[in-house]
Amino acid sequence: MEIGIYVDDEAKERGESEQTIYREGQKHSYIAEKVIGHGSFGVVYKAYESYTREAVAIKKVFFDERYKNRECEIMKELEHPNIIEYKKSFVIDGGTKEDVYLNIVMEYFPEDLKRVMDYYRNQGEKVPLFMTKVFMYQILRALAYLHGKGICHRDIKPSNLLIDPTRNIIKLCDFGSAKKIVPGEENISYITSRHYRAPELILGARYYSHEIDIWSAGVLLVELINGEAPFKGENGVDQLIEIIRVLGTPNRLQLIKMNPDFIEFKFPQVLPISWSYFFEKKVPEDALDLISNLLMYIPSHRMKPIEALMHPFFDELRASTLYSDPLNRVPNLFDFFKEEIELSSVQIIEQLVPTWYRNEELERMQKNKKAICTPSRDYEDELDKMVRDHKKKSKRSKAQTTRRRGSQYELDDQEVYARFYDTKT
Ligand SMILES: Nc1ncnc2c1ncn2[C@@H]1O[C@H](COP(=O)(O)OP(=O)(O)OP(=O)(O)O)[C@@H](O)[C@H]1O
Repeated sequence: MEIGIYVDDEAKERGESEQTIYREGQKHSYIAEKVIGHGSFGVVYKAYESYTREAVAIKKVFFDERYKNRECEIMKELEHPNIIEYKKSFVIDGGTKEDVYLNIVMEYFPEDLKRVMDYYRNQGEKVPLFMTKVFMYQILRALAYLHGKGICHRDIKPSNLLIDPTRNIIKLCDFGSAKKIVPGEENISYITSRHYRAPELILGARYYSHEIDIWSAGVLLVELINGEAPFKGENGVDQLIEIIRVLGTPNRLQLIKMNPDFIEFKFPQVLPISWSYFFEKKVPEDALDLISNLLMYIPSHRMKPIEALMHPFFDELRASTLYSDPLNRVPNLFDFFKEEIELSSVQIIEQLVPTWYRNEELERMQKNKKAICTPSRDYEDELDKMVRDHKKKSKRSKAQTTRRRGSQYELDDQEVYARFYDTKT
């Protein structure tokens, strides 16, 4: 089934219309292979581009021309190894007001965390602790980046975390609930899937912030370790009761911090239980510590994503030996963008990016520099490619690449420092 024909920028420049492209053999259309998701807002297809044969995912949602589609606008802004890549979008107008759809084209990822957890559950097993670390680390990285941009995802849950199992890469998708949070501006509180919903949302808070995503991440961590979400209420109030069963009854201060407008309500008086009693099996101390720092009633007390990344729970992922064996299938966890670490001190960055990785990066940069010191025609193309790649990277790090007269390029010696240290202390 053909989903739609789009006119790409080059075709537009050539003055081609959708019709001419269509007549030219549907060069630029997307062919749907199957439906891969039925969400509350639309349908998601696995499709491929008829010309390049590239596999993509296309999310089709109703479109109202009077408004910008927030999901699409947010996705356009994002570029991160742990966030699904936006490719383009196009509108298909069926002729009537009710028949106008926006198609958001994204990179396709074959698995999601829900299916991975179901797989282990069906085998009567839990996701291995090492994999839990690899996944959680990347989820927290995505959150650090998003929150650094002021964006709150508001629907963190296993089915919105897509996985490439060949490299254990995890990417956040579904920005249909995401929003730029502006302090002092109201937000709706009926948001986030129930089992992952932060207590302040259940209490009806409207001036919440990014910490609601941290709560969901904490729930995910428990679910990965235990095989089941920790709080599984059957409705909003029941959800809060489930939380209270573990964290105890919130005191007055905690209630005010979650929602200052909260109207008095009688809660059952329950004492908190320690997370170590919550799990059936013995769980490492560092995991318990991280969980209790993420799942806190007072939103501002929850660990920030960047702090969570530094937690000893993830120390194992910083060992160089892990990366020398490809069978470990660990993706690069240290290629931080400026937005992720902008507000972090040098000490934090030094802890997040291990010395061995920094040294390797330095070495690599030095090698590149040496290679381009004596330019010859032979590797002109190579140089161009290198500079193009480098520019792409520095678009993220905003480090400087200088082009000299002739064919000589010089990479700024300080680039690697700029990438890691050009931050506020
Ligand atoms: N880029 C993608 N690659 C592969 N699968 C995807 C992709 N994007 C979405 N999906 C699948 O489609 C499902 C629904 O997508 P999405 O969550 O964006 O839609 P939704 O309408 O907001 O759904 P929901 O109401 O469940 O939140 C996802 O859970 C995922 O399984």
